[in-house]
Amino acid sequence: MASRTASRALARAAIAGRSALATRALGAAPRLAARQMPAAAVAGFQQTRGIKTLKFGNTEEKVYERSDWPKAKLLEYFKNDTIAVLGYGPQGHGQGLNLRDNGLNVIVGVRKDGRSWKKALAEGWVPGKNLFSIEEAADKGNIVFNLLSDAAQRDLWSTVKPYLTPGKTLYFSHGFAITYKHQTHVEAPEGVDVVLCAPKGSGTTLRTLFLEGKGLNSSIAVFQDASGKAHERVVALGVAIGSGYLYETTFAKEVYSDLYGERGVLMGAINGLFRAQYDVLRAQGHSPSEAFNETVEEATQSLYPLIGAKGMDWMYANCSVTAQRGALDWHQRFYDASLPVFKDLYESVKNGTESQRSLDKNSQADYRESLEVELKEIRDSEIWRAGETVRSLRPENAKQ
Ligand SMILES: NC(=O)C1=CN([C@@H]2O[C@H](COP(=O)(O)OP(=O)(O)OC[C@H]3O[C@@H](n4cnc5c(N)ncnc54)[C@H](OP(=O)(O)O)[C@@H]3O)[C@@H](O)[C@H]2O)C=CC1
Ligand SMILES: CC(=O)[C@](C)(O)C(=O)O
Ligand SMILES: [Mg+2]
Ligand SMILES: [Mg+2]
Repeated sequence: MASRTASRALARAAIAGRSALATRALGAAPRLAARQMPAAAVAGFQQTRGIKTLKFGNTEEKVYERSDWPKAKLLEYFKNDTIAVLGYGPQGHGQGLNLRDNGLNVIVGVRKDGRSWKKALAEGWVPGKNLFSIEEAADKGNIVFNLLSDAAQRDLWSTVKPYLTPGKTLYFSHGFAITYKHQTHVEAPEGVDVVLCAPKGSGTTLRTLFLEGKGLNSSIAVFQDASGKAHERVVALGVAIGSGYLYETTFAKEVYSDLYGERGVLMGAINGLFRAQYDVLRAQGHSPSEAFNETVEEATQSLYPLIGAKGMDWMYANCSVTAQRGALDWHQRFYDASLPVFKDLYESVKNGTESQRSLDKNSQADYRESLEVELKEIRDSEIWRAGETVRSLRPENAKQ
């Protein structure tokens, strides 16, 4: 069934005569994802025009797929729309360029002569044509993507809000501004659709996967449906920015899980775990290269890709039985030690402590410089200096 869906999409693509790039971008992922899907899940789905109900463990969830939105249909659907992308950080860049390559009418709005303005210029956006100030873009766009930093979404709300007139769509890639409205003062404007499409990964990956003809999966939600069409619109927008599949969520669920995940295993926890393991090895007299190899290099280059491919048990199964025995025994102690920290973290996200800190810190004039000071500290620490040398010794990186 999945392959029938994919070939239908390809047939439509051929009829529509879309460009090679867009054909790859919009056609390849369903095939790829279907191939990677476990047999039981594929057998279990029902198809109603681009919607699948899949079992995730024992829980059924709906996902939307892009095969229902080939390029010709997207172009027709958005033919009278101007999408204004406010902000040109990783998401503004990834979503803006993907929309542009999909042939939609898209403009960018950023503060003049800032870092983003220069980046947008360098990436082919033209002042007065499709590159404007934030106010001008918000005025011209009837679909307004608020992809400013979360702190700037609060600080510039009074600037953007007057342009969000009834009939427009306000789009976010994070549930932050709306969920923490007691901190951001961002209220859904009357008569405006308020939707969310949050790519589950970096905007840089959204762009590179699009260029490779793949796609990054995203979460979608509707907060306010003024038009009665908000859900359909956000699915179409999710496809247009280069998503593969779209998962349903709510603004609150998206922001709680996202802030939690990035502070946890995705970024914060992994940094802490790597550092603790490395420091003990060094204290026990192991060399920096040995400590780095046994902590980071083997993880990122050998074992974690196996988790990505087929799950934790698959990674275990491809290691020695000595390793399996020990890891199975020790995993519980790590679980027990970290569970209370994860509980604290979730609470800190939910009660607004994390969002408030981010708003306070990232609204200061020198926020980027301060972040860079802390990133430099990481870069200059022994573990990551050792890493730089280890990386240079990957055979593919060796200088001839
Ligand atoms: N990074 C990611 O991959 C992901 C991000 N998101 C969400 O997407 C949204 C955008 O995030 P991301 O792309 O990372 O961007 P950033 O958080 O890095 O924000 C970048 C944009 O905000 C602008 N900005 C910041 N402060 C101001 C200000 N005071 N006045 C005017 N413009 C300002 C910057 O402009 P300038 O260069 O001029 O300072 C830049 O264009 C956020 O809601 C984020 O949580 C969602 C999924 C993943
Ligand atoms: C890339 C992403 O999804 C993050 C980590 O949540 C973010 O950049 O905010
Ligand atoms: Mg995220
Ligand atoms: Mg995030």
